[in-house]
Amino acid sequence: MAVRKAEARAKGLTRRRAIPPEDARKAAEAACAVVLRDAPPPPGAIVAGYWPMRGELDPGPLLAILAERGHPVALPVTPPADAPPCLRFRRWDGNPASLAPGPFKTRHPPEGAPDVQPDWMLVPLLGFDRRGQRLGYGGGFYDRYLAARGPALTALGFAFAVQEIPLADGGVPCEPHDRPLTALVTDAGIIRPERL
Ligand SMILES: Nc1nc2c(c(=O)[nH]1)N(C=O)[C@@H](CNc1ccc(C(=O)N[C@@H](CCC(=O)O)C(=O)O)cc1)CN2
Ligand SMILES: Nc1ncnc2c1ncn2[C@@H]1O[C@H](COP(=O)(O)OP(=O)(O)OP(=O)(O)O)[C@@H](O)[C@H]1O
Repeated sequence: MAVRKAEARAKGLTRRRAIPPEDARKAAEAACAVVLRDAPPPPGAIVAGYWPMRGELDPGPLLAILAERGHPVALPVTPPADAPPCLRFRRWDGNPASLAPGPFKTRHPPEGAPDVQPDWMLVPLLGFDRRGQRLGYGGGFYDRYLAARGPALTALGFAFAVQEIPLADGGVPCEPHDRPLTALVTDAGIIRPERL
């Protein structure tokens, strides 16, 4: 299983890195439009995104629009290696310059920004399938967070369409702790999981 996951991660990363910057920018705009049309957060919901790294689909344009609509916006705070592996979320003012460096080259809102519990979030990933399963970098941070919050949290995978792992190829290699996402949004549209 560890080998299958590592192979699928490497493939996801390679595919993502092959996307030219201009195409990546267009994909982010397309995915943003899909969310606003097909799966916008309910009015007033606290929304969370992520600060993109390693070629991830950029949720920035979407977060800016949601902030304009009055949604409080949050970003994840990755725990240091010597702390429990629990992801937390802090309110973000939308200013990239306000972010502080975190573990694994992440960036997060600074200490002192309020801790919030998002109702709705965009989840980064390396690979996904039509069952709503996702593959992350292997920290298990989102798995734990989604398990702790249960179905009250709307968790939308946010990724390039080329990151899909077809079910015909076996889909995402998954284990009992992997939690399916509510839905997946890509530059090609929304995918509502088929529960197989
Ligand atoms: N943009 C973004 N923010 C995020 C996540 C994410 O996937 N994307 N996370 C999602 O959980 C959390 C951070 N978790 C991460 C875990 C590992 C690596 C990473 O780059 N790992 C390297 C190994 C680094 C090492 O061992 O020193 C790797 O995969 O090669 C990055 C983020 C919270 N913030
Ligand atoms: N709910 C959970 N409770 C305890 N441990 C968990 C839970 N979910 C995942 N883990 C542990 O986290 C580790 C990484 O899991 P996995 O390979 O599925 O990560 P991932 O989904 O790729 O990463 P991430 O969620 O950070 O993006 C595994 O060792 C797994 O046992």
